[in-house]
Amino acid sequence: MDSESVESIEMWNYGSFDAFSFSLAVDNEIRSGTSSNLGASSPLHSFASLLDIAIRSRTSSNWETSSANSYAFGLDNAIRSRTSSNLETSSAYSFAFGVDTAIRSRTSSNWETSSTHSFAFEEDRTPSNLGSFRVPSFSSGVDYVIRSSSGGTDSETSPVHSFAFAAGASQMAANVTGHVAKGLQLFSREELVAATNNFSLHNKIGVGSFGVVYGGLLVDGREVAIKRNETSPKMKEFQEIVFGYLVTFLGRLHHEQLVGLVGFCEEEDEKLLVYEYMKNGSLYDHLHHKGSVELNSWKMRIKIALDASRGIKYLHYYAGTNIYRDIKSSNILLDDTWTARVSDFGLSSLMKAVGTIIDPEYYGQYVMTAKSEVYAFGVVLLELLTGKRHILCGEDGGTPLSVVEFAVPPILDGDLAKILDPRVGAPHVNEAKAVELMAFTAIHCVNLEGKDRPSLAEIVVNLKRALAIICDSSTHDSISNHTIFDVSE
Ligand SMILES: Nc1ncnc2c1ncn2[C@@H]1O[C@H](COP(=O)(O)OP(=O)(O)OP(=O)(O)O)[C@@H](O)[C@H]1O
Repeated sequence: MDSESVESIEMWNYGSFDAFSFSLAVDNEIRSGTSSNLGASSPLHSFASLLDIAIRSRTSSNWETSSANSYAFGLDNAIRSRTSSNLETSSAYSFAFGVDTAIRSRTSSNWETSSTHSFAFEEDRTPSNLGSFRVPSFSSGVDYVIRSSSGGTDSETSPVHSFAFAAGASQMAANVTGHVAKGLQLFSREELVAATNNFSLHNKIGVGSFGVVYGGLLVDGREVAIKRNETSPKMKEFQEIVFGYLVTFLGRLHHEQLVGLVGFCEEEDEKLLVYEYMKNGSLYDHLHHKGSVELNSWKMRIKIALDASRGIKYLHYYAGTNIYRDIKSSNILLDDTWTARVSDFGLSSLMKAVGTIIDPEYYGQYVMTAKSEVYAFGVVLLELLTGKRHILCGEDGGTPLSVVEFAVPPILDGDLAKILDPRVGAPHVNEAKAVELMAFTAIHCVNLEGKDRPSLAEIVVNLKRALAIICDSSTHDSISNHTIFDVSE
């Protein structure tokens, strides 16, 4: 990976203990004592489950062909071992827990009566009987607590020889306090009521899939955006999963081009997520509702595209390749310096994860890949170039047209001027090359076949070049050099 992609995220302290096994996080990263990668170079003996239910071991990316002696559970609650997809009939000596928190072993479906040699955690996190078991390995709980036969409840002090951690997000939410991503603040409901003037209509700034979004002012003077869960029972499961996932995992991701999660509040049925406030709202609103003058510059539009691509690229490398973002102009927010930042990362894939539990068919039919993200980002680039929405109403009430259908043919015909947003105007001679580069990047992103689309790294490189061209050409230009903030690598 190039230098752009090596911005750090916090790890799970595994470095301080000599695990022979590894953990795989919801971010799809696999880690061991000696490696952050499951690949052949890692001396792993155990494995963990993936959000996608695949099970992998040291020598294989597939459980069936693996020589692992342990196993993990899937989001679907099924328990699998090397020789079986069902624990009861399995010869596994280890076990896993299910999203239902039931604990099962080789000989029993109940921990208390089990003669298993391995163990799992208990929902109440009491490791009471742990010491009396001869467990050579263990599994962590949805609460991130790691336990071993001779250790306590803390991975730092535990002489564990193997471990795993699961992504049972809905239960994470239940026991989240104390196990959240470092740095996240726990708010009381009272504090957030005060910050939003009791969730007044006046403070309402939007509505999304998680619920209503309020602008708020914390007592320390920080402006925040607060997402409050809807109370309908239908939404409950989704929200619990999203909530647990965000506060335990996504809260660890930090990048200048992501909208940061500041903290959360969980009291009774109320779940609130507190984000950094993006003063200038969404790119979608500026392009399609407000027609803001700040965006009437090609330099600004290329800069926004570059910022967003960097955020997505970071997520792509650090949030895992099977967690797909909901890339659209309404999820690209602009802060007070007009720097674009990606929000809602991971939410759309989580909705599909919930879909997996409810309807496995859904998963099979709606396969997203990294290249789907690239396509979606190509659509955002075309929106920036044309000022048109993703779907355009047909002329005189005719058939609706996608921005891809609208823009790609003229770009390919060398008639870029025909589709450029007239609000920005024709690019100056020196700007034309940069806009052209962005346009060609966009049409490659929306290529029909994923294999023909560029990688996120390539997109970032192109947009960087486009910005450099335009900056060079406008050193004498009074507008933009002062208003655009480039984020250093
Ligand atoms: N951190 C934030 N700062 C400022 N405004 C925000 C912030 N987060 C969200 N908003 C505003 O609230 C609106 C709703 O946001 P939210 O992320 O909940 O849903 P969405 O992205 O529009 O839809 P979906 O959840 O379906 O993707 C956004 O369009 C934006 O205008």
